[in-house]
Amino acid sequence: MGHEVRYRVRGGRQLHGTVFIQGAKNAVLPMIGASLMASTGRTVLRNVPIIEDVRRAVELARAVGARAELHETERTLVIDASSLDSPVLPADIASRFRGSFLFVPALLHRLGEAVIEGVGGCNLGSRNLDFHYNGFKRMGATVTEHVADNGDGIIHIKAGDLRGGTLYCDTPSHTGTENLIMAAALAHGTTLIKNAALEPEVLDNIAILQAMGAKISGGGTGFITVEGVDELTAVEHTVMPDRIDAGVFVMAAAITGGDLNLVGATLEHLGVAADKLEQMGVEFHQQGAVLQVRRDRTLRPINVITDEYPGFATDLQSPIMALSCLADGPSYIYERIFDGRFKLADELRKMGADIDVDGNRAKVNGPRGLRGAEVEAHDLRCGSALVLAGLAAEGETTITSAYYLDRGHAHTAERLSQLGAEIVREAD
Ligand SMILES: CC(=O)N[C@H]1[C@@H](OP(=O)(O)OP(=O)(O)OC[C@H]2O[C@@H](n3ccc(=O)[nH]c3=O)[C@H](O)[C@@H]2O)O[C@H](CO)[C@@H](O)[C@@H]1O
Ligand SMILES: C=C(OP(=O)(O)O)C(=O)O
Repeated sequence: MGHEVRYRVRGGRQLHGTVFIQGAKNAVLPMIGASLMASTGRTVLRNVPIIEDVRRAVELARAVGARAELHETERTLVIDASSLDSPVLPADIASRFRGSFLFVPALLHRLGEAVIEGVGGCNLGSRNLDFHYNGFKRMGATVTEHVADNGDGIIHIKAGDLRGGTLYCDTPSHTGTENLIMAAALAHGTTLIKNAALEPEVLDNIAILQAMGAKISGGGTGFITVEGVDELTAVEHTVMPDRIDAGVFVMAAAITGGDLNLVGATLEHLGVAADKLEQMGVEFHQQGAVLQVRRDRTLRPINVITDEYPGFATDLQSPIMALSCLADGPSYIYERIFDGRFKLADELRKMGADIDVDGNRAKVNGPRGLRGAEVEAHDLRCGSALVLAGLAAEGETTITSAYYLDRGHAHTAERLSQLGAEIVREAD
């Protein structure tokens, strides 16, 4: 990682103004994987979020032989994958972000194999990949694991000729659906994927693949059909806005009692989270591509159950835990997707929160005034929740291990400062 990143936040400022919502992390990463499937031409991705996961994805694309240029000021990524020549996803890059596994279908199709030295992403408890492996196997691939000299497990997937079949996800896995669609796009014959994920980012990834020439139908229904084609061509595509980034800024307005214009945010993309925030006292007004949001009444407590889209997104669960610390009564949170998200409760307690945790259920006993403390971002959403808590706390909050926050949110300090927050990013 190289350096320690910290954010220092001094709380107590209401936020007002206009903020630009970044392009979606969870849409751009599969798109970078998709762009590697085009054997000629240059893919141009616009509205790319300038986050650490994208920087790692660019490094990984180069490691497998692609030419990738990230134009940060223009938020544009140009990828020429004609020179793809290495099937190895090296541990030092691949183990730093989850999206690395989205490179596998391109490597299988273009090079006949993928060697996975590591898969990263937030450490949220058990994060299995069996739906991906089982799907690849049903299409004719072989998956083997061996142990390297240093003790690390290395996965080797050999494609042979991938052929269509009937595939499924036991639960609608986000990246699992994307990987199976990409594997099916260039396979021989027709593939049916049952219990496919419905997330907007999955649909955006289907849109770019269709523009590239893939034949995909049923996106958003849970049953996706893919008719394999012989090749995909490079295209230009604008990445959809990041609904989790939008949700965090909604909660920044809510936790400070402010009002914000979120440029690029779509209320519908928040799914049930929008309804829960309304119940807490947040007012929304969608005006074209701008979402106006404000909170000027007492925050009410809430019940949250995380679920796949359009249910309450697990990535917004940590932020709403921070917000519910200030609510006028007890809030109940049931985390159904990941079993390791509640380390946040320990950090919020350091700031004065009163939270009872029992397995994957939490009771947040509000209202509690928060005070600044030194806290640790254990994962990306833990980081964004602690920034929110810091905005509302009395005194200074220092958030350490904040590389995690930078994995998924672009220019956090700059964007919040422009809205009136006192926040700085430090790296050494
Ligand atoms: C890069 C990316 O898009 N990351 C998102 C993606 O992660 P990711 O795609 O890894 O999340 P999944 O939807 O696959 O995982 C959901 C649940 O299914 C389980 N599972 C998943 C696959 C599998 O093969 N076997 C299995 O058991 C996981 O352990 C987890 O409990 O969706 C998550 C859930 O919305 C988000 O929090 C992440 O931000
Ligand atoms: C879990 C997350 O991301 P990833 O899947 O990339 O680790 C997240 O965005 O909160």
